[in-house]
Amino acid sequence: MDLFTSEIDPDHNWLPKEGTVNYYGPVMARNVADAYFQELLANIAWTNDVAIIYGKRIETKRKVAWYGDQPFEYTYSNHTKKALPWTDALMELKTLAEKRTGETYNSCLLNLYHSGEEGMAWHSDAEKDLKRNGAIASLSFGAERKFAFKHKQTKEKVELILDHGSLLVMKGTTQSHWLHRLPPTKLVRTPRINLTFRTIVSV
Ligand SMILES: O=C(O)CCC(=O)C(=O)O
Ligand SMILES: [Fe+2]
Repeated sequence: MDLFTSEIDPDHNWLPKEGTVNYYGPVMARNVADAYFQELLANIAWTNDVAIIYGKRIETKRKVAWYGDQPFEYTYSNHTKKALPWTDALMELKTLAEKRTGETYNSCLLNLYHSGEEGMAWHSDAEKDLKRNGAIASLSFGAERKFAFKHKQTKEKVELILDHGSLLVMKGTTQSHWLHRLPPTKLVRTPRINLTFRTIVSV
């Protein structure tokens, strides 16, 4: 085994059918990823997300932020958020994601998980304002976390670990046929920041 070449194949499709997920592994040096983590932690306009669970408005512990090319509106749980203008760091990361995935994006949803006890439940990213079958690029910083896919009909599962400074792309019919989640875990005690670059279609 050659220890000096990465065994990660970015052309490998992690899904067995009906969608495409490519994992590039770390796409920047570790010290560069460390610097982005600190920059995003300090300079993103983090706010608590809200969810309506059994009719009750709950503030999630996880923090979120929403940025874009234009003040796109993003609606969830009867709550509308307007996209903020890109910061320099976000613009650099958007360009990196676009170059590596060969796609373009016009907005970014950011999530800050303070520890492994915070995660994200099964869902697909198929809001009506998102481009249908548009690629979604996911950059991760900080704690390594497991990421899982589950087929909507067959319940087949696929799991992978998202590393510090890594890039993943979900494209094609992935959101129509697969759910994904970030499982909570007691094994992780440090924070993680995730950025998902998306394409909003203005109506
Ligand atoms: O934190 C992650 O890796 C996934 C986030 C996610 O699925 C989302 O923001 O829609
Ligand atoms: Fe998602």
